[in-house]
This record gives sequence, C-alpha cells and structure tokens, in this order.
Amino acid sequence: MSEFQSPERLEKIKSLANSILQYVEECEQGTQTVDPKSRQQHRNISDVCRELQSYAAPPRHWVIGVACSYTQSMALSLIVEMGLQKHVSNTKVPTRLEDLVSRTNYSREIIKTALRQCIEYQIFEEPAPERYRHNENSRTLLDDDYAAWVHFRYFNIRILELQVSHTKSYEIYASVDEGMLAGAYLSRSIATNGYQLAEDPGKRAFGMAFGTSRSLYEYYDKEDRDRGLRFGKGMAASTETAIYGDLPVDLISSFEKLKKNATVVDVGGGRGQNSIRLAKQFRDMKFVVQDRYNDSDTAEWSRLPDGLRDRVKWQVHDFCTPQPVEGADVYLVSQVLMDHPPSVCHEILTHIVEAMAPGRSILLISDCISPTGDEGNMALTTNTLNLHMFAILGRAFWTKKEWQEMFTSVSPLLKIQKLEMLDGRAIFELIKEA
Ligand SMILES: C[S@@+](CC[C@H](N)C(=O)[O-])C[C@H]1O[C@@H](n2cnc3c(N)ncnc32)[C@H](O)[C@@H]1O
Repeated sequence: MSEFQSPERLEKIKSLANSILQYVEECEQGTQTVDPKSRQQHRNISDVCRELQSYAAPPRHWVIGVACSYTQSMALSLIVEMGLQKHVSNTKVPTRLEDLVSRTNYSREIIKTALRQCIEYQIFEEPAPERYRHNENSRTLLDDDYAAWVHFRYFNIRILELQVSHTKSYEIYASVDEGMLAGAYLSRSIATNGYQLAEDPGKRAFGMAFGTSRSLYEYYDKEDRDRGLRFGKGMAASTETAIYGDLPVDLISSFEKLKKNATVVDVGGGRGQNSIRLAKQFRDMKFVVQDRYNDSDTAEWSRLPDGLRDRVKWQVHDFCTPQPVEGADVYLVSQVLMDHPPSVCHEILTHIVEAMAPGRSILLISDCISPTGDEGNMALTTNTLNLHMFAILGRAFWTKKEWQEMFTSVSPLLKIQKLEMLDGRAIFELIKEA
C-alpha cells in the first residue's frame, strides 16, 4: 500500500468511483432526469470527480497544486490574448506548431506551453506531438462574447499596435485584466483594511490593481471604454451559459400570468441579454433596457431580429436617479444589486419602488444569496463568483435576513411574494402593497 493511501482513503476512492459508475449507468439507461432548473446531477458528478482527484494525490501535492491553479488562468489568457483559438484547426486534421508560429509570428515556447497547459485540462487536443485541434471545450472560445467573458476573468496584457510610417512598433500599456489581476491583490487589500472588505474603491483589490480610486463601472466609463465594452459582451455570454443561467427569471417568475402586452423595464440591463431572451419567448411584451453606460443602443438595436425591433428599446438611464418609466408591469433587476454597497442598493430600490404601481407592478430581483443553516450551500460556481466580487467590487453576497432588512428599510410596503433559491442564486418577486 502506498504510504499516503490509508485504508480510509482507499475506501473513499472506491465509493466515489462507484458513484461515477452509477452516474454513467443511469445516463446510458436514460434514467438520469436532466432537471433544467438545477442541472444538479451533473454538478454533483463534477464535485465527486474533484473529490476523487484530491484523494488520488498525496496531500502535499494536492494543496500546492491548488495553490498553483492560477497557472491555468495564465495559460488560457495567453491563448485568448494571442487569439490562438482562431488559428487552431477546427477539423480532424490538426494544425502543426510550426504553422501556428509562422502564421502568428509569436513565441514558439509560449504557444506550445500555453496549449499544453490547456490540453491537460481538456481544452484543445493534441492527437500527435505538436499537432493541435479543437475539442468541444476549446470550441467555446470561438464565440466572441464567450471569449470576452473568459478574457474579463483572466489576465491580459494588451499590446497596442502603432503604425509609425512603415515600421511597426509595439507599446505595452499597463492594462491587465480584471478578474485575475484584482484577485492577486485581494489578500493585500484586506490585510491593509483590518481583514475586512474595503468600502473605499481605491482600497479595494481592483482599485489597488488598476491604480484607480473609481469603482468598476466608473472606471470603465471614464478610464477604459474598451474594457467596458468587453465586459458588456462577457455579461451577455454569461447569462447564456449553464453556469449563470441555472435560475433564469422566466423559469421562476410567472411571466405567463402577466397581461399579454406587459411592459418590462430591465434596470441596469447591459446589452439587453435578459430582455432579448424574454422577448423571443413572450411575443407581445415590450422591453425597455436601461443602462447608464450602454451608449451603443443603436448598434444593439440594429442587431435585433425584425420581430423584436418594435418591442425592445434602449434607454440611457442612471439607476441612482428617479425611474422615468412609471407603473411598468415588471421592473427586472438582474445581477445589479450584487455590485453595489448597501447605501447605493437602497437608492436604486427606492427609485424603482417610487415608480411601481401599488398592487400591480412586480419587482423581480435576480441576484445571489449567502445561504445559512438549512438553506443549504453555495455551489462552487457561486462561491467562486463571491470571491471574484470581493476583489472586483468589495462586495459579499447577503444572507436572506440582510435582503429582508434592505427591503423593509426601502419601504414597509415592499413585500416578498416569492423567493426561489438554488445553490446560492436567488430570485425575489416583490410587490408594493396598495
Ligand atoms: C453585472 S451587469 C448586469 C447586466 C444584466 N442586468 C445581466 O443580468 O446580465 C451590471 C450592469 O449595471 C450597469 N450599471 C452600472 N452602474 C449603473 C448606473 N449607475 N445606472 C445604470 N446602469 C448601471 C452596468 O453598465 C452593467 O451593464
């Protein structure tokens, strides 16, 4: 018996392996019910695989391996930064390393090492030495919005190509990307703030990393429009995936029970990803996508299919000012409150509640919740998002009690009609009592 594999550990490995086999059998027999609301079984099995991986490694290897997991982000960021996904074959015939080098003129060592690291995590495949092709995972990077999302979360150094007469020179300007860079500063940020999340944007991990005293959205608006646009694209992709789409509002809230031509105001709606999805489903409803920073509404609008153009409109609106659309049927606030300190959330909600028609307008909040006690646990993906929010926005997800206190402080007339929670995601349906 190997020195670290005690009988207890081996027993654990056996039982985890059995649950994997049972999952495979159920899938083969079609007895696995894929619940669109939770995708719980798939998530369970990936938790089991992670646990199994931990038992397969000696403890000292496992912990240092977890500590080095940032190198996977490094590799992926290199791929996206160099745009390698666009050069690797998407057919059975792989691309040779030499061809990748000659097509891009980038370092052979970097290309090879970044691809190798990703391949170890099943992103791309290498059917023969130094021959690469896409697989199901790496193909996701061919979607521009999705690649923008990956880019937002990981490290990047942007190279600005300057055309100076006939010579090309490169200026590397100090821009490194949000998720990974801010994350690297988190321990330093809390250490200088008595081990608490910093309220002052300049002292948050993001502020320290980017040398700014502005909060994330102000920074995007005033200092870095390109990165702001990329964030918007990333958000659009994030709501389309299983990770953040596990609890879509339309599955939980009864849009069916609304009147056919109801108006939905999508507050802080970004590129309108939620409204567009809903407009496709509810063909008579109208949508107003409000965002302070989305000034590309004309571009968004022109991209809409014909049937949606007369029903989805954009409006530049700062949600910290009075709500211009009064008495709408639904005010949707999706992934907005999680970004702001309590005082700003109070202000955002107050403006909406003032515009709501008593007894009729619905306030629909899709956000995250920190489960306590018998409410369960956060899924790894939501916990990961919470850590990311610590670094980027200096915010932690609220408990149910904190949410309730916020609603009561905004207005005693605001009442929760429905609350759905899943793995740390939450959807609140509220009305303003008459
Ligand atoms: C995390 S995104 C959520 C986007 C969308 N609701 C979703 O669920 O995908 C937050 C959005 O709030 C917008 N935002 C930030 N500050 C704002 C403000 N003061 N007024 C209006 N929108 C704002 C951002 O531009 C961004 O589009």
